[in-house]
Amino acid sequence: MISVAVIGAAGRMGKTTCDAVEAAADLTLSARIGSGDDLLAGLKGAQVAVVMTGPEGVDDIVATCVEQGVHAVVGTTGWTEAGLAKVQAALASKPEVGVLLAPNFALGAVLLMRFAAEAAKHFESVEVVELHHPNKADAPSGTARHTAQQIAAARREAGVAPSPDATTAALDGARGADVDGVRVHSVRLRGLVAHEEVLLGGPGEQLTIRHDSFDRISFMPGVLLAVRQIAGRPGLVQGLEHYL
Ligand SMILES: NC(=O)C1=CN([C@@H]2O[C@H](COP(=O)(O)OP(=O)(O)OC[C@H]3O[C@@H](n4cnc5c(N)ncnc54)[C@H](OP(=O)(O)O)[C@@H]3O)[C@@H](O)[C@H]2O)C=CC1
Ligand SMILES: O=C(O)C1=N[C@H](C(=O)O)C[C@H](O)C1
Repeated sequence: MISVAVIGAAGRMGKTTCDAVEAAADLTLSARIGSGDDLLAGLKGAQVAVVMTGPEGVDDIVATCVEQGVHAVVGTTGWTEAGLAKVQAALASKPEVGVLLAPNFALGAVLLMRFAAEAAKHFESVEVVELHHPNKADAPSGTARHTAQQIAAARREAGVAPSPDATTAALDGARGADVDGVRVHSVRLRGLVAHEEVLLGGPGEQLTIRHDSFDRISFMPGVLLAVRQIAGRPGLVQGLEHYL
């Protein structure tokens, strides 16, 4: 039995995670931790924490998990370099603890990133569009940043030139954000959950790779897989693809 504390338990992802943990025969939900709760008390007895808070203060939460010897499976996006450094510093004193920062736990999204990185080596142009519900805190999405970074790395390694672009934007933001040289566009629309398209263009053709999460249950197989594996994967890992 693995005992699991969920941090951000009252949120959209937190609630779905608590349900998934409670439904799993090999896991036990040791604590539901919300924003007003005592984190140290909530972590007592937990082997793994699943962190599904917003971006504000998430670095301190994960560093506290590490200091307490609790492995952290983290879905929260919107990480800064300073936040990552704080977690790395905590891990330096507890190298046996595992931290997984996974911008997307849906298997289809992980595969989209892999396929997009492969395809981007063969097309002149590539841009990323992410589409989410309007309550999302951060932009671009963690998934889109991770996708763009993987695309950029694959194109660099293959010696592909930057996507051609002769446009001068008349308004700030008209061409989206620049993530490692890849344009990323963020749509926020009532009715959506989490969606992403990678558009790839070559002379006379286009390839579109799209993933849709219609329900937050799509993230749960990845969350549970990570909870089951993390004790055997010490240190900081970024991306669920490293667990598959
Ligand atoms: N990796 C993945 O596959 C996925 C990641 N996400 C990411 O997960 C995160 C959460 O998303 P979502 O569930 O939609 O957001 P919500 O706003 O619905 O939930 C966040 C929850 O965290 C709580 N919270 C905030 N600060 C703390 C704290 N210090 N301690 C404990 N709880 C806290 C909030 O409580 P309060 O309201 O009281 O502040 C709220 O209940 C986002 O960063 C999102 O991008 C989302 C979907 C999939
Ligand atoms: O906030 C969300 O909803 C989501 N956040 C993650 C992200 O930023 O990529 C994962 C998924 O897209 C849903």
